[in-house]
Amino acid sequence: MGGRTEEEGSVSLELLRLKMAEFAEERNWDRFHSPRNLLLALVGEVGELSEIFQWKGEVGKGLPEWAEEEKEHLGEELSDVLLYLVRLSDMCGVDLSKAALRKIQLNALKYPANKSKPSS
Ligand SMILES: Nc1ccn([C@H]2C[C@H](O)[C@@H](COP(=O)(O)OP(=O)(O)OP(=O)(O)O)O2)c(=O)n1
Repeated sequence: MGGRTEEEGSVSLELLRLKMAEFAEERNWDRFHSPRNLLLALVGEVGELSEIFQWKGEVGKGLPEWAEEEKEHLGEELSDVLLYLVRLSDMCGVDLSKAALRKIQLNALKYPANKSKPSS
């Protein structure tokens, strides 16, 4: 009870990509999932995510003060953003896993670890 399924423990961007493709195909929504439409949907969901934090002031890491329902809502909006991002990447022909790993490498080159330590 309340345990994680295998799928939850091994979720990948590729799995999410496949599930979004299946979701769209089953509803004949491929025609709506153009890059521009998906980008606008993504931005809309980022707005909904921002609303959750709006006017609250700074919140502690882990959100210790938040009710379970608020955290559940947060999880839903974070997921909407992720799912539209995955679908947008797919519809643009971008391999997001590969692109993200490459970007992390580029970030490390741009910001070398020994030069980024806060000075005392
Ligand atoms: N044309 C669509 C519409 C929805 N979705 C999927 C992706 C998102 O995960 C979620 C978004 O659904 P809603 O537009 O209903 O947005 P919310 O779930 O945020 O509902 P609401 O805006 O009422 O809070 O559904 C999709 O793939 N393609």
